[in-house]
Amino acid sequence: MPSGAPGAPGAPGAGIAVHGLNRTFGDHTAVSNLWFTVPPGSITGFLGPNGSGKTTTLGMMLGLVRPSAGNAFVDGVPFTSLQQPAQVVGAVLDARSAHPKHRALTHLQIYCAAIGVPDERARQMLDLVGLGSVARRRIGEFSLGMRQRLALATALLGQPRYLVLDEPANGLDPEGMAWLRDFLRAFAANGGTVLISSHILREIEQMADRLVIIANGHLVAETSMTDLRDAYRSRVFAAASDPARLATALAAAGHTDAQVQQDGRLAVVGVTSDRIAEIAATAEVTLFGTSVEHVDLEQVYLAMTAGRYAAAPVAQYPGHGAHHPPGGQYPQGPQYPSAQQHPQAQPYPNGQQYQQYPTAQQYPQSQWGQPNRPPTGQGGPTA
Ligand SMILES: Nc1ncnc2c1ncn2[C@@H]1O[C@H](COP(=O)(O)OP(=O)(O)OP(=O)(O)O)[C@@H](O)[C@H]1O
Repeated sequence: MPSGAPGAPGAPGAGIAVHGLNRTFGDHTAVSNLWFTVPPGSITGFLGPNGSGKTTTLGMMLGLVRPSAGNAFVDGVPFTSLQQPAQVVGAVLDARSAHPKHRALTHLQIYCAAIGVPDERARQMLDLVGLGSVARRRIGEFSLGMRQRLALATALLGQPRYLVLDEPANGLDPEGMAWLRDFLRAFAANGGTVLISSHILREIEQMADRLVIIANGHLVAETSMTDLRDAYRSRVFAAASDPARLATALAAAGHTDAQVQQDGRLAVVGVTSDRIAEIAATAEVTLFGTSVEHVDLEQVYLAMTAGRYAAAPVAQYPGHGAHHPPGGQYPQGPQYPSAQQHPQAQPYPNGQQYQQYPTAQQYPQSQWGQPNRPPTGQGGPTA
């Protein structure tokens, strides 16, 4: 039972904890029995396809959307119970919400007054996000990337310990992305806690330590980036004069995950081509060449969130719904379908199971490019 689940002992501690959140809109379930945590000091990526329920979840977390059931806690209490919420949580939910006629500095000064922090904080935060030189420009003239920076500056005014960011990478150019990554890393290194949503893994894989992945409002996976990368590591194929001898030499060097393929090449996991070349030279095995089969984590993520997975109950996957042990200990193993459980796992010629790395063509596109929001003017997230 997750800590804090009904009947479980103990209240949620530091960090963000989502306990069984549900939200329905009419007969549509946007978020269904969602449980996850954002440990203090972490950067947790909140991933899911368009319409999977990310914004609704963040809205419930921040007291902007009323849950149909369940709770969300920040530092052990509901957001709405925080005495000075802006000093605890900074949120960026819609970068386009700032008034286009306002100047950037004025916009921030209005927020300073609203949350009770000194006026000069506005200028400081503009400088911090790199908008100091356009402080007096009207927001309507800003690019989406500049608005994202402005929204972040707004979120930072209260010097919060938590940042909750909904798609902040949207509109950022590569330089802006690199800046955001460095900024969030420094924020987390100083003890801050970040929850950052995106529908594109590539956007956040370089900055997140952990991932919470949802689809159709259900939890699909909660995992560390390290576990995800370890489970889907690239393989190096080595063509050698004596593959068995090379495999023995690799094993002696601690690299035991090497298998001779039907075509005679050795498939090795967890070692670089250069290292294989070194070991081959020492073992006096001639290496004719190597090639690397890269695993695209974005494709793995797409496979996880494609329709057939989205409909599956969370309990089908090991650890889901039972992955919040008390005392802040997080499980080490991957919590998404493992090689054996992955529905696409195929036997390799040597009889062993290995992930069949997904290709773009294999994924149903049903959740992509088909907006399932209500038509414009008929509602949408209340956040
Ligand atoms: N106020 C609302 N009224 C009716 N349906 C809503 C409302 N808000 C959200 N929904 C629906 O709930 C589902 C989840 O929407 P949500 O905006 O939370 O998803 P999302 O993962 O943030 O999507 P995106 O990446 O496109 O922002 C969608 O099907 C959406 O149409």
